Amino acid sequence: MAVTTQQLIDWKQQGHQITMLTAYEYAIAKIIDQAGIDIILVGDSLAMVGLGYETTLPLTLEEMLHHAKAVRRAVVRSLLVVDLPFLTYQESPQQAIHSAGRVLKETGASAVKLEGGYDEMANTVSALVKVGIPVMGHVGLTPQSVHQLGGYRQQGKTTVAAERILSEAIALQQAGAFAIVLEHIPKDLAAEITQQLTIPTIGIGAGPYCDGQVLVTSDILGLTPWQPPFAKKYANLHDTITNAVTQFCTEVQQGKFP
Ligand SMILES: Nc1nc(=O)c2c([nH]1)NC[C@@H]1CN(c3ccc(C(=O)N[C@@H](CCC(=O)O)C(=O)O)cc3)CN21
Ligand SMILES: CC(C)C(=O)C(=O)O
Ligand SMILES: [Mg+2]
Repeated sequence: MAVTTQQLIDWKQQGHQITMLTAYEYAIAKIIDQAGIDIILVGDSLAMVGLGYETTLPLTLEEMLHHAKAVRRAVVRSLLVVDLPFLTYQESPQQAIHSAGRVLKETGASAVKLEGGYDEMANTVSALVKVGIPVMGHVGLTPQSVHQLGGYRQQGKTTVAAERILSEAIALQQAGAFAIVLEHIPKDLAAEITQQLTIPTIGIGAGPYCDGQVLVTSDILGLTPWQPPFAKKYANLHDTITNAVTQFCTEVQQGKFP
């Protein structure tokens, strides 16, 4: 049966851990969906991981729609969530409705994710929820603000910063978000937020006391030479692919294949 946003809230109450991974195209999305992951995120990390940009900022809505459509064709069971790219939702609630509406209409995804929980963003989330668009929040390290944050550093280290992240998470829940990603914050802060909220928290670099965990798929597969400090490598596709390609070259050059 397909995963729903209501199912996630039930799982939090039952203490059943939620799993989420990213996908940007058909083949990987098919494998992840069939392996039984609960949520597939077409993350704007696509910009860095799939398109070779330095940050997530250059990604356009058109590029995101193109990739999300490919992922949608693969997904049967997982809940499909799509990141709204930088500056496709921050201008106004109207801009957010227009962009998120296009995502749901044109890709068939079930929900969008956006970054930030300050007052204006909570207001935007509530505008989206009012028109029937499910929203996942994202607080802590918000990569679309990398230039303001001064790098991909852990957030919420001081009491003031921690209080602010907690209040953003509460504001997002009150605005009607169905779940919240907590990125790169201390584990005790993530535990506190998880305990205070009735909606599920999904952590990335936020310790074990969340209602679920998310990582970037190419990081767990070891596809890229670099991973963030909190990622875990469950495979080494970089070496697997290098070996396969090298063998192919050698066999062709030596007349052994075909
Ligand atoms: N492949 C990939 N995986 C990710 O998890 C990911 C992306 N890309 N791109 C978008 C953001 C960026 N993320 C990152 C990137 C780097 C660090 C990192 O290296 N942090 C170090 C150094 C921070 C610094 O001082 O600049 C740390 O110790 O916190 C953390 C999260 C997480 N997201
Ligand atoms: C890492 C997750 C949470 C994300 O936002 C992304 O992949 O863009
Ligand atoms: Mg993202």
